[in-house]
Amino acid sequence: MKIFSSEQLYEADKITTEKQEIASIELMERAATQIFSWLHERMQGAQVPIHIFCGIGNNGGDGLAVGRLLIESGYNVTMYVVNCSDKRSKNFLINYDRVKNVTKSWPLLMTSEEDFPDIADEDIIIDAIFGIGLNRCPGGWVKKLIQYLNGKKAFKLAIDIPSGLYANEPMDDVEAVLKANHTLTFQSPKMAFFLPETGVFVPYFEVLNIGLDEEFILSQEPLAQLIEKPEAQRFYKQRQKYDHKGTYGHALIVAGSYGKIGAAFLSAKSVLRAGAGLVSCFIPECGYAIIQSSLPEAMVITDKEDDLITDIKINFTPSAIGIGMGIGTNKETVAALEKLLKETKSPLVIDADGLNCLAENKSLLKLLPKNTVLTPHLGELERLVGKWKNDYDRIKKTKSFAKKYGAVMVVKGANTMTVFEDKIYINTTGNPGMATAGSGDVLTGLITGLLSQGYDPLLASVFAVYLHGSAGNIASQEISFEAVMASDIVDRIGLAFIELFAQDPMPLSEPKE
Ligand SMILES: NC(=O)C1=CN([C@@H]2O[C@H](COP(=O)(O)OP(=O)(O)OC[C@H]3O[C@@H](n4cnc5c(N)ncnc54)[C@H](OP(=O)(O)O)[C@@H]3O)[C@@H](O)[C@H]2O)[C@@H](O)CC1
Ligand SMILES: [K+]
Repeated sequence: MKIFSSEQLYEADKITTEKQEIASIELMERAATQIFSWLHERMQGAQVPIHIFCGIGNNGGDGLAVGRLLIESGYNVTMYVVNCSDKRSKNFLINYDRVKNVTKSWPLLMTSEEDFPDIADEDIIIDAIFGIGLNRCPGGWVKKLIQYLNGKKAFKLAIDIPSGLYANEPMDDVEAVLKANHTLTFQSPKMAFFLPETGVFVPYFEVLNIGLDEEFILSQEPLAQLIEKPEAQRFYKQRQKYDHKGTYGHALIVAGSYGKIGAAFLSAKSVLRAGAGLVSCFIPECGYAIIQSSLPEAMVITDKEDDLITDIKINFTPSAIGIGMGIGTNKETVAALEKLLKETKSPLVIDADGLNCLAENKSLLKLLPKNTVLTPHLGELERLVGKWKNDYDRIKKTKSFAKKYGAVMVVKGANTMTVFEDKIYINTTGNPGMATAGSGDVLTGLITGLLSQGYDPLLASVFAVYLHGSAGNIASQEISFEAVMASDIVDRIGLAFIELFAQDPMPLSEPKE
């Protein structure tokens, strides 16, 4: 699914009305009907009081239209006009007028704090104050209204976007955003839904298709591409009958130091679970017996030093290399990394301490072979690209870093984001249970394992992130978020491949569209 900017959505809106020869009020009716159906399906006529707060733009127009449709079906609705300006939009006015066809109770006009209504915990609040047309920070009594609603336990449903958030810009004031329990958004999810600073206001959302012009939508370069199951399915490369283990490559994992040999174990196991033909681990001498006994499928080559990596000597050309997990940032290890960067022709993934070595020795960055995959978490990213002002600034800095060094940047987090050139891919699998020691080592192994099988670096990264999250989801469903360990994720990579093409007999959650 594609993520569009608010500007693109306004354009799509305009083109749709022209091409389908409909008035924009009809598009609003489509949108409102979808919201109504969503509610009706769940409420089945229940007389729970529904409070709809409508701004004076088209988001407010949506709110009024939803209110009218609910009243027509006998629901217990009170509508409020949040009268923050007298410049009401045309479609707001049309829908305001239509309300009188279904009820004698006119929407209540709110102009100050004195108009705030009582709302019980069991009630429902619908937020139609501001949509993607927010153009400044909500202030005065409107901000107080948002805070007042946030203080209520009633279920809050936001139309299109929680009021106070911009679709694709940083928010102004964290105190002036509606904390929606659920958001029903039109046509395309908004960028703000996926970034940590603003995404906290959108814990759950669904996309409602309102039939915007397909041709226009397809022609647009999105702000970002969401990676869900259909996209991930297309990445998968089918194996052929006469393939042999050489077909899937001989990958190398360079990892570990004294006390951190587990990092090598986890990533090497993940390489094999991802489907590589062979894996060799290059580790300090102290890890030899550990890896040989814990992962007999792996081959082991050791450094001359007992407790750290100082010189990576191998006698084969790896099909892919994953380096950095638990290696530390010792001077000799940095020198070993530098030599590898200068000499290798293999596709490369750099993680963890490997990234810290780069951050502490920025001159190494220019040695990065083109299309090297870097997998920083936010702390490592900051050491590489510098401090950022907000999530959008972080994306900008990550993009320019990726471009400057020709790197694929896999920025790990709740919605892991892969950045390459001007493109952004946002992952949708994964859960908080995966915030656990070694989870990143598993991801690096997965990317290395896919690279080893000939997936190109961008595809290997985006696909591995999806599978990693999916394996984490399977693990947490079985044993809880809390109990998930990195080994549980590795051991479910196989199930993640199977899940990719499994037909869900019963969807676990409601479909997004
Ligand atoms: N595009 C589509 O595909 C479709 C879009 N649809 C719907 O339209 C929504 C967008 O509607 P929109 O453009 O009318 O903007 P909206 O969010 O209602 O707000 C603008 C109003 O708020 C005001 N205002 C802004 N900031 C303010 C502030 N801080 N404090 C106070 N006032 C402030 C601003 O006032 P002004 O700047 O003029 O003073 C203006 O009056 C979209 O989210 C979706 O719900 C659907 O119907 C179907 C198809
Ligand atoms: K809203």
